Amino acid sequence: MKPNCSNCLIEYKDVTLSYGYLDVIKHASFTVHQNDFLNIVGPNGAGKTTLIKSLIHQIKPKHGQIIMQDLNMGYVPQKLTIKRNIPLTVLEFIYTGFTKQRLIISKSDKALIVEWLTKMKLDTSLLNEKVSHLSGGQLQRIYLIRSLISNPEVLILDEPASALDPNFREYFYELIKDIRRNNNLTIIHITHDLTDVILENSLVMYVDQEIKFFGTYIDYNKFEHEGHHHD
Ligand SMILES: Nc1ncnc2c1ncn2[C@@H]1O[C@H](COP(=O)(O)OP(=O)(O)OP(=O)(O)O)[C@@H](O)[C@H]1O
Repeated sequence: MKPNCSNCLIEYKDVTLSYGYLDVIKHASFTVHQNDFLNIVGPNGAGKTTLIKSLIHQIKPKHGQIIMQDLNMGYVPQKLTIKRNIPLTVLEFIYTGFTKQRLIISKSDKALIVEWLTKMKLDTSLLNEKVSHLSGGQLQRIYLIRSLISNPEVLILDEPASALDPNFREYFYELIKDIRRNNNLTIIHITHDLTDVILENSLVMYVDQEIKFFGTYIDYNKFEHEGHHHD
């Protein structure tokens, strides 16, 4: 089903998300439009990751409706779940992010992967390294490449900078802002630190089981000054 709202990609209508009897997100209604940069903030355990899981169909609403266009979505999870014994190389792992895969990786696909490693300031010698041998920060960059390499329409990032050093973190946010500008990318981004990312036209959603605020960053500052504090 297509969203009802004009021009929007995603529409939540009175959505409740639960684990068993525990309602984690209650009565959430909002819309996301193309090229939005939506930052989701809120205390630990507020339901931010659960909300994202519902976007990528890992969890179904107990109540309400989630209506979306047919979207190519890139996703970087909060918990990077590479098991230590997974035998994939960096090249093979990134290749799993391509929308179409062949038995043998073509030269042009490999060249694109090499280009992205350089963009993410990773040595191209890592290409044949096992992903299980990477450091946390290297792994996070590899996940980022995998999520971006198929030119998604929506990029979903769950605390993407948590393992990145401060210099690279700044560079990374500049990079995704550029990609957003050039490719009309829509970004949904969970963070505990808005100062890194904020653009004048960024949106902020403050979640604590319910959506307590949804609006521009400027209005969010007013909301905070009116006596609301987050962690
Ligand atoms: N698979 C699960 N089964 C049962 N309860 C869960 C599950 N995943 C999360 N929860 C619970 O749901 C609530 C919301 O968790 P969630 O991970 O969505 O919060 P969050 O806002 O992303 O937190 P954080 O900022 O700490 O990452 C928490 O109380 C958590 O314990």
